[in-house]
Amino acid sequence: MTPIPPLLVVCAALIDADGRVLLTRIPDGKPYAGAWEFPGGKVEPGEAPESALIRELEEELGIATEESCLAPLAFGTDTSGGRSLVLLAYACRKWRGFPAPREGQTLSWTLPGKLLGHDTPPADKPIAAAVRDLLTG
Ligand SMILES: Nc1nc2c([nH]c(=O)n2[C@H]2C[C@H](O)[C@@H](COP(=O)(O)OP(=O)(O)OP(=O)(O)O)O2)c(=O)[nH]1
Repeated sequence: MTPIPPLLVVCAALIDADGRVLLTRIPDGKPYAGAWEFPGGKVEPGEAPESALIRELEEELGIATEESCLAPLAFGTDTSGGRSLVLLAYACRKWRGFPAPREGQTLSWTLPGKLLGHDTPPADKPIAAAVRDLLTG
């Protein structure tokens, strides 16, 4: 049997001028519905992680950023489902445009001290802790 590689997903901690971080609510019908996640999505075959994240931010939020504005920050894993998942997180402080929910998502600009109080998927927990430490440490 051919082993299935983990699903590779990228996300961004978008940090605004007030030091708040953008979370989006996972819609009904998706795994972990109602929990909060960082904007991002799956890396397509042959796609670089940073390119995938730039594409997802444009698709989901209508903002434009570039590779030099994406700082690798942390990663998380989720082995609870059928296929394991690796989530790579980048910190991003510079983008063009105003993040708006292009796909009907609910957005929440969250203070770093409140990040760990949000219900998040398992892969997001070490990332939320790293973002909090980055902004409050
Ligand atoms: N975007 C995002 N996905 C996350 C996070 N944490 C986490 O476990 N995931 C999981 C949920 C999904 O199983 C997977 C990403 O799926 P997705 O539906 O957001 O990806 P996508 O935009 O490429 O989806 P699609 O075009 O196939 O609908 O990663 C997170 O913080 N952000």
